[in-house]
Amino acid sequence: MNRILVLNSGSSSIKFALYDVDHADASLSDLAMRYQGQFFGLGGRSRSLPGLKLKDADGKSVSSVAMDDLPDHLDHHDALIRLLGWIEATPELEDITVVGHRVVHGGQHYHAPVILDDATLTELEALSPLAPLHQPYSLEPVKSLARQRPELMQVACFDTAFHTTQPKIAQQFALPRELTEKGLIRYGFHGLSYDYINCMLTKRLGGDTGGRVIAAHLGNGASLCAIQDGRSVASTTGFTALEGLPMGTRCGSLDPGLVLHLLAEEGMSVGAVGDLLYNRSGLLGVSGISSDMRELLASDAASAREAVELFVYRIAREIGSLAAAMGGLDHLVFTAGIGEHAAPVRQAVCEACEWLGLTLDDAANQRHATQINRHDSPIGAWVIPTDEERMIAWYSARLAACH
Ligand SMILES: Nc1ncnc2c1ncn2[C@@H]1O[C@H](COP(=O)(O)OP(=O)(O)O)[C@@H](O)[C@H]1O
Ligand SMILES: CC(=O)OP(=O)(O)O
Ligand SMILES: [Mg+2]
Repeated sequence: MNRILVLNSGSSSIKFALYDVDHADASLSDLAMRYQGQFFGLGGRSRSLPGLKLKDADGKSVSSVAMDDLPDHLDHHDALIRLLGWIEATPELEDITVVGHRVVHGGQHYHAPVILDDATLTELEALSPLAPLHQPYSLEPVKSLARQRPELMQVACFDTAFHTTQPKIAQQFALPRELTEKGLIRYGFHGLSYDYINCMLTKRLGGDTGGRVIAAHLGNGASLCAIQDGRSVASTTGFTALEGLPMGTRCGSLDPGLVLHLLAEEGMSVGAVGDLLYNRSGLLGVSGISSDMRELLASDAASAREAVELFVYRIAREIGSLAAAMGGLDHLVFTAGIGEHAAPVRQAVCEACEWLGLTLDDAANQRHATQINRHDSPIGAWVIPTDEERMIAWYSARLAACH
C-alpha cells in the first residue's frame, strides 16, 4: 500500500491531502482520502483574513496545534512552514511513502509526471520566472522534505502536461520560427484540474467524453480549456499564466504594445511591470477593493460591479473563441472557487452564451446543482468541483507502482 501526501500551491491557497492507495491499478474514485485541507486567503489581497480548513475522511473538522493562531497576514512561505510542522507532528503522516506535488510549469521537456531528483529540480527551478506566483512555492517543500526525509519518493505533476495534446497551431505565437523552436509557445495551465474535470464529465455521461467541451476553471487564477473528445485542443493561458482571462490579481491578455509603453514611456522597471501585471491587476486592480469574488459580489461599489462585469465579458468572449476552435459547443463546465460557488457569475456567463443555444435553469444554478442547463438546452451546463489533489495522488500512485 502507498500512503500519499499531496501538496498543491495555488496563487491564493495551499491545498493538501493524504490518500491511501492499496493497489497499483486503483481508479480515481478508489483512492481513500484520509485528510484534506487548505490554507486560503494567502498573500493579503483581500480584506478577509487568511484561514485554514482541515478535514478528515468523514468531512469532520480537525484541529492541530501546529496550525493554531494564524496571524492576520499569512504568505505562502509561512503557510508552508506550518504545514511541514503539522506533517512532523502528526503520527499518521510518519508512514507516508510518496509525496505528490502540483508543479505549475513543466516547460518544454516535461509532458508527464516525473519522480523528482536533483537534476529535475534544477530544471524546474529555472522555470520559476515563468510562474512566479506558483513555482517557487511548489518547489520549496520538495527541497525541505528531501532534507527531512531523503528516503521519500517525491513526484511532480504538471499543470502544463494535459495541454501537450494541443495542435501546434493552438500553441504557436506569430513570432519568428526560431523563437517558437526555443519553446516560446503557449503551454496552458490548470491542466490537472481539466484532466480531473474531463474524467468526471465522462463518468457523468456514462463513458462518453461529451464531444466539444469548454471547461471554465475560475479560481484566483482563471482560465478556459477547449476539450475535444477528451483531449485539450486549446486554452486561454499561454507561455505564462498571465494570458487569457483577468484573474484575482493578474491582468489576463494585454496588448504587448502596452507593456512596451510602460517600459519605455512610463519609465517602469521590468520588476515593477511584473509586479503590476501579476499582483496589482485583474479583479483587484479594476475594483480597487479586493481580489476575492465574494467581496466583490457583496459590494455596492460601482468599481466592484465593473470588475465582475469585465471578468464575465472576457469569459464570454473567450468561450466564443474556443467554440470557434472546436466548430461548436456541446458542454460548458464550471469549476474552482468562483466556478463552483458564485451563482451570479455562472448566470451572467450562461446568459452571454444564449446565442450559442445554451439556456440556464436558474433554480438549479442557484442551488449549485451539478447540471444547470434547462432540459431543452442543446448545450449542457455543469458545476463540477475540481480535485487537483486526487488527480495528483492518482498519477503519483501509478508512478510509484512502476518503481
Ligand atoms: N462562495 C464564493 N463565492 C464567490 N467566490 C468564491 C466563493 N468561494 C470562493 N470564491 C473565490 O474562489 C477563489 C479561490 O479559488 P481557488 O480555486 O481556491 O483559488 P486558487 O487559485 O488559489 O487555487 C477566491 O479568491 C474567491 O474569489
Ligand atoms: C496556474 C494558476 O493560476 O493556478 P491557481 O489558479 O491555482 O493560482
Ligand atoms: Mg488553484
